[in-house]
Amino acid sequence: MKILTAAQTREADAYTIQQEPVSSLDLMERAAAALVAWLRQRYSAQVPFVFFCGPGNNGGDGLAAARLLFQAGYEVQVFLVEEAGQCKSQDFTQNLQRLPSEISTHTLQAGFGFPEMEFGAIVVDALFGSGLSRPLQGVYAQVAEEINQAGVTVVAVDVPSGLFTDAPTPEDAVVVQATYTVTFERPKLAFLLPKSGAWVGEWHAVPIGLHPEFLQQVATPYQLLTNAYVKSLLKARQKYAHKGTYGHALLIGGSYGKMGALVLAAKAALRAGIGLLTVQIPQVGYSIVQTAVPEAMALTDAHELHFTRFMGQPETYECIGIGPGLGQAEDTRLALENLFRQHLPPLVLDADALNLLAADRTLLRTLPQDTILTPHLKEFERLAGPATDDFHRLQLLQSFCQEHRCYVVLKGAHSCVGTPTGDFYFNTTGNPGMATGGSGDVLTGILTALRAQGHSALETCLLGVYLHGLAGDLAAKEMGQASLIASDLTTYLGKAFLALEAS
Ligand SMILES: NC(=O)C1=CN([C@@H]2O[C@H](COP(=O)(O)OP(=O)(O)OC[C@H]3O[C@@H](n4cnc5c(N)ncnc54)[C@H](O)[C@@H]3O)[C@@H](O)[C@H]2O)[C@H](O)CC1
Ligand SMILES: [K+]
Repeated sequence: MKILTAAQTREADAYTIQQEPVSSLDLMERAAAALVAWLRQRYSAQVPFVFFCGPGNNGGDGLAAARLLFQAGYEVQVFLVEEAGQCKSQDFTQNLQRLPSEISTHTLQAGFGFPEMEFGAIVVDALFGSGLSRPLQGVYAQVAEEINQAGVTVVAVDVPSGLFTDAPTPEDAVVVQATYTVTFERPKLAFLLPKSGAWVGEWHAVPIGLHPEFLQQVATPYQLLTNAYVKSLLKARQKYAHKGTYGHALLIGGSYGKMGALVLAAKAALRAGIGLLTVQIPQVGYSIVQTAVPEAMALTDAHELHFTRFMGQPETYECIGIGPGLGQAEDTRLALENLFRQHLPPLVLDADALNLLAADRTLLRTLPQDTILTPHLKEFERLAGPATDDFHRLQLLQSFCQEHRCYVVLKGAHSCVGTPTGDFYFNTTGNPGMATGGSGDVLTGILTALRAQGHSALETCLLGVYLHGLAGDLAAKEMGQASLIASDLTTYLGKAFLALEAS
């Protein structure tokens, strides 16, 4: 699903108005109705609502929603926030005229006294949306600050006011801290990035019937993963298959004190459908692996404690995953250097394999084409340099993938897959319970197994991050986020496959 910029959203608006055709006022009514449907599903008519409406179409949405909510029997109060002399949009003015006189309506200008909130009131933030062109100042900044200090639930209309959707929001800017953001049609890019996303709270995209033709032809490098798309990437298992049909994968990792990481990756690879799995481990890991993962074959390194030399034949494997628990010993780096000189099957690199790459730029330059790298933010910074903000990081991701002709799964709340073509794919599954040690090792196992089963590098990344997050969501549903541990992700991987197939 394409993510649109604010300019593209305006174009989509205009296209819909012209081609459907529908008046801009009726389109606003659709947006307001979608918002009100969302509110009514969540809150009963006993809950009072306080609307803060700005001068543009975001404020117009607020006014239309206030009217619809009032007509549905809710208690509604409206505050019009305006800088003296600020122009109002036409649809704002029309909706102000349509506001029933029974709704208590006040204007807040500079130096206002902020209203007392009734206990349990919900604030609806309709100050500014995608039309924001500069940071909030004056009365708008004051209202936003008061809302943030009121300690109430805040539902932002389309965008939390003060947040830039397609560019970094300045560090010192005032932004409404939303509990929920009900956004129209598509989430905005800023919602998916770690810093700006923090203002958005839990976001929900509600359709307002923007013209499908426009959405189909508009060009963007930013995609959001949808269930339907990821499902289409699944391959059915064949009746006459044997274990050779589903690939032979190799995982290299584990070192003294870090065998668990390799075990987690190995179990996940097996649950992700691999036909055969071999692990290469230092001698210290032999009995651990043979006991913990009896389904896997083991190759032992000449070294007791860590990886020093590849012991197998590269052509035996359809994919090699390297990194979980690997360690960063100098002879491990040399072993990687030697390995990269050989003709290799597709690679998945994680954890210490990435740290070794980051420390040795020559090694990075020998990276085989279409390798999948799975850094978290810190590891990515070591590889590509520090980012000044979320948007700069996306630029770094794009140039890194293009320069090294690789795929990068940048792990986080909405893990982002960067590609050599310059496209980005944001994941939609997963939860904060997955921020726990070993979660990344499980992902490495899943990706290695999918790649070995013949998925392209891109399909592997998309299917892998989605299933990994879905397993986390299913696990969290039953045991809660705080108690979730990495091996639960593997336990729930089968249910994630089932849920995706059944969707
Ligand atoms: N297709 C859709 O998604 C639809 C969206 N709708 C809603 O419309 C807003 C965008 O409305 P717009 O009038 O373009 O912008 P805003 O209301 O965000 O801002 C109004 C206006 O204010 C000026 N301005 C910008 N920044 C500031 C500032 N910091 N201080 C003061 N004034 C500022 C500027 O001139 C803006 O144009 C979208 O978010 C939706 O809520 C439609 O209702 C339905 C279709
Ligand atoms: K808003």
